[in-house]
Amino acid sequence: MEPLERYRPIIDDFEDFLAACQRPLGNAVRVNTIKASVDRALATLEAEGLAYEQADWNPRVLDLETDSPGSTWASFHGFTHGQEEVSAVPPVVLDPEPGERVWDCCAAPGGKATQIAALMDDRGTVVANDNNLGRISALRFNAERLGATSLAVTNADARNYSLSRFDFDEFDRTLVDAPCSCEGTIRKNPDALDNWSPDHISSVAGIQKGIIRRAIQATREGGTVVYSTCTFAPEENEAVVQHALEAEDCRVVDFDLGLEHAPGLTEWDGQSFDSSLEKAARIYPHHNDTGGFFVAKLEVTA
Ligand SMILES: C[S@@+](CC[C@H](N)C(=O)[O-])C[C@H]1O[C@@H](n2cnc3c(N)ncnc32)[C@H](O)[C@@H]1O
Repeated sequence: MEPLERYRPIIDDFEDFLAACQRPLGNAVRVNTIKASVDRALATLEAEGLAYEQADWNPRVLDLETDSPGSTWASFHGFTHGQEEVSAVPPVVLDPEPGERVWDCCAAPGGKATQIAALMDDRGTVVANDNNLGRISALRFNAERLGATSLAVTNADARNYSLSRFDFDEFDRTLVDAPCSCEGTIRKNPDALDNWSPDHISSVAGIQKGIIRRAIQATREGGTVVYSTCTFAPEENEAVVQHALEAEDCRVVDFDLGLEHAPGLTEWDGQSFDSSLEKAARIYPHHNDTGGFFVAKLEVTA
């Protein structure tokens, strides 16, 4: 927990935050509405005698009372997919519509890409990209299991992603669920902080800046880019969005989350950020008994 001490000045109820970080996380699943309505998925779980609780902010997200959410009949049928509650937030903020072209530029193993396809009623195009070939097989497997036929998989570095392979030259919406230092996954993975170092944070922040810039360039004017990480580090969150504001044509916009959260920061370690960063959301484990996440929504401007 030592690395998290650096956040004491910016997190209210810091002792509650630390205590929450040490509690193991329950098992959450998302109802895959490509294959089943919420009612049908719930009925299948009930028939198996499994207790669940629907998230207040999203009835498709369930806290499931089982140690093996991937071994239920509902999962076997593709009606549910194991996905942390807070991990279901970015696609909801992205708010894709059926028929659109959406790029999930860091997509493996596909929890959010398949959620995006479901939010679009599996109509349109979801380009799910990842630079890690090993993780691509899990992405393909999940897309097939969940019946996401609108999803195309590519394997490339998002920082210099070429659209020449497509018959269109920009996306309507893009999700950057960036590689990060994963501090916010500590409840699921108690070893998450073992390799923590300032050098790692600054190296991954460099990658994040390259990815968010390409995401904005590849999205049409008036389109949406959502930037998310599962870390608390401002260097990987507000500082990355600040870099995008300075380097590309975009602005930070509001969104209604329905989940308790803190606003994004306007300063950290001597660096000031644009006041619009307050529209971003910092979701801490003690807020809603979830993992930690950062989400910012950008509109691409002229
Ligand atoms: C947080 S994970 C994505 C999780 C995924 N969005 C989901 O919901 O299942 C970040 C991903 O970014 C990928 N990645 C790292 N660097 C990348 C790059 N330069 N271009 C594309 N993908 C990258 C990693 O392989 C990893 O799968």
